[in-house]
Amino acid sequence: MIVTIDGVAASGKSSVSSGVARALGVPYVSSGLLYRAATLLGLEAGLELQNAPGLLAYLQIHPLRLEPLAGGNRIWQGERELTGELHSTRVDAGVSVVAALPEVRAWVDAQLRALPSPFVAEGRDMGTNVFPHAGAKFYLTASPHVRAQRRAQERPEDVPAIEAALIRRDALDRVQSAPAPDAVVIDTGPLTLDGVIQTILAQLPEQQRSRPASSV
Ligand SMILES: Nc1ncnc2c1ncn2[C@@H]1O[C@H](COP(=O)(O)OP(=O)(O)OP(=O)(O)O)[C@@H](O)[C@H]1O
Ligand SMILES: Nc1ccn([C@@H]2O[C@H](COP(=O)(O)O)[C@@H](O)[C@H]2O)c(=O)n1
Repeated sequence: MIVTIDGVAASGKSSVSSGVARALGVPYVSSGLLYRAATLLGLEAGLELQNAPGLLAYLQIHPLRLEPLAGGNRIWQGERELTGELHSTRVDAGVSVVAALPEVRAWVDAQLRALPSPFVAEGRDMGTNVFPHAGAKFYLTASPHVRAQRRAQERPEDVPAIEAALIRRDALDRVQSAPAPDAVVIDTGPLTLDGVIQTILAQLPEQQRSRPASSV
């Protein structure tokens, strides 16, 4: 079974997906990491981020490998691990431009659809576009201020600067970020991280919840 967890920026998608995946004993798949890695490589190669043919040609010569685990996803270009470089302010600022390119979206979607299930998939369009037949779909929200306060624990910028950047990214991502009609929408604002994870687990079909946890 595939479980999709979509939502706005910094709504808790990866933390929640990791917790749900651990409880189910399956990996989770971070689609955003592929967009982030394409952005980082485009910036490093000095490419215009709107240059889809240039970016795709570069990615074909230097392919990326996503390693989906329950505890956290890792992404590699050959022997080089990119994971730790993907959550910078520079990548945050450019990634929505890259993610708006239909050719890049098709490249990401093909990689995701090639992965063996079961898994938890998180992103923006997992439930609407990439895995429309997923067995359970969730969509996380929270106010920009709450999200900025949480993110400020992880970044050097202050809350107003983070909040402004989140609002900008939400606006740029709006097209691909609508919840699926059959998704359960969860406002994570009043909930703890574990509260969100338990809310999702409680809504999964019984046979899915009782899977034994493995070492993924
Ligand atoms: N319900 C919650 N209560 C408190 N903190 C939370 C909650 N959910 C997530 N967080 C914290 O908020 C921060 C952002 O969460 P996370 O990185 O999982 O979001 P995301 O949606 O994957 O972000 P992005 O869209 O930028 O990749 C993390 O520090 C995480 O621990
Ligand atoms: N399914 C997705 C996932 C991500 N994006 C774009 O990537 C950016 C980074 O994603 P995070 O999940 O790490 O925030 C995001 O801002 C989108 O531009 C996407 O379009 N579709």
